[in-house]
Amino acid sequence: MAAAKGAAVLGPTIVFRCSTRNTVYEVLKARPGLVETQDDVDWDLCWADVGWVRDMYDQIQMDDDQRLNHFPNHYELTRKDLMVKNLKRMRKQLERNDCQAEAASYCFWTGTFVLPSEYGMFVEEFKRSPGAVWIMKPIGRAQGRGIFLFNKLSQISEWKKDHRWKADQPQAEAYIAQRYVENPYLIGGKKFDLRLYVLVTSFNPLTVWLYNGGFARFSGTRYCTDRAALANPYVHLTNVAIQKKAEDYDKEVGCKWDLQSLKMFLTLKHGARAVDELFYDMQCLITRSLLSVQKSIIHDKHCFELYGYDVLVDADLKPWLLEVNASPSLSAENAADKKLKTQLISDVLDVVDLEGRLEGDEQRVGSFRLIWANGPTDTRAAGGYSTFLGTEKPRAAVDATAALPPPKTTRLQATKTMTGSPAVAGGGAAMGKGGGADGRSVCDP
Ligand SMILES: Nc1ncnc2c1ncn2[C@@H]1O[C@H](COP(=O)(O)OP(=O)(O)OP(=O)(O)O)[C@@H](O)[C@H]1O
Repeated sequence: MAAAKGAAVLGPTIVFRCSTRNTVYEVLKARPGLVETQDDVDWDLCWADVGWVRDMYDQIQMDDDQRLNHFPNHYELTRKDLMVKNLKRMRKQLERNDCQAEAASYCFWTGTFVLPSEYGMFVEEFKRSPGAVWIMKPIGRAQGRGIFLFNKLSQISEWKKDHRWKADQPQAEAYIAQRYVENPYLIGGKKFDLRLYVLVTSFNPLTVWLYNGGFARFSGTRYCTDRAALANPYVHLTNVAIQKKAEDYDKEVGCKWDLQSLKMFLTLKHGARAVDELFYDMQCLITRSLLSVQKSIIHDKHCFELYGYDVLVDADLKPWLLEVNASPSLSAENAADKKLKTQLISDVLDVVDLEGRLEGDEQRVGSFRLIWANGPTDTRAAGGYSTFLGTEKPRAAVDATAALPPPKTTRLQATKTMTGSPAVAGGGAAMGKGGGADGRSVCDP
């Protein structure tokens, strides 16, 4: 490894490599003390796409203080079929260990089958609830591509022919068939799902930071359960990539609503306790999903990962995990989106702390809160719910580092290992409940 470059800037220099040209790149470029490199191995921070990590991870040997933005087999959580496989395995393991109550809390995803391999089991389940709606999703694609809804087996026979798959043909493109949540929570008659951000700085010990902000993504067309509308993606799929193709889509208005506004809206309608419980359940769903892959993910102290969680809330205020993204979109759709993502990335960099500013026992950095450090960080007694998710308005996109003490280390000077695992609170304890929270302002979706 060559020494850190940076004669052009004063003070410690951090060399970054970035394979995207979106908001991440802009934040890295604007951050004081950082200089760009195109080099594949000689960097302090590499913000890479998952393809780069797949191709390069085995070829690079990282120094102690180098940081990479993906774990090598992140797909254990971020591929739709593997996520469900790991969740099911965790539930079974808890049942075997006689932890029935905890096992029962692993019920935040709907019935899911991997096709073609589980086609037989899927058909059995399908026949048990005649008329129910299912959603078919290719496991290797994103942005709503290749997704369709169906409620009759005949509706998938044509598609089966097109995809030329049979249960014994493993090379066919894999899909999941998943029970569709038919009663989503509606606002203004429209369906939405939530995008939440979670930063994992270590899988061993599991260290999880939850971002306070996020947003709801709305469909542009009123929701209806009419079977004739099953083929209408503008009704059923809330991906921005789908919704922005609609004729009446307004780019400046977008189809998003910030999490704080949503929380406030729900609180006015259902009261603080019900909404706090919903948001707390979302926080628990996040930690449980991470615990389910903790043993499968290759822990590498150089790696961290910013996950984008997609959660759907139903009419009974129950959250359902749809999927976890390893590369949540960090491109900005409009000014509000830009503000959120700029601040988010800046806060990620503050937690990852290449500058060596943190003491190591922080519970909160920017809008990130440490929610799990080998156990829940909030061990207050049961009796209420507690999550800071969606409690504060996003801060202005300012230089978040201004509030932090000056850097203590540089790449060359660094002595501490950067596992990012600050003080551990109650290893392996059950998730506690306590406290309350609400949002602050309301605007139209
Ligand atoms: N089980 C479900 N019940 C109801 N709606 C669902 C379900 N699964 C997915 N959806 C809807 O379909 C959309 C796309 O699903 P999903 O996020 O799983 O696919 P994707 O193409 O990988 O999207 P992304 O680009 O966000 O990764 C969701 O945003 C949601 O609106």
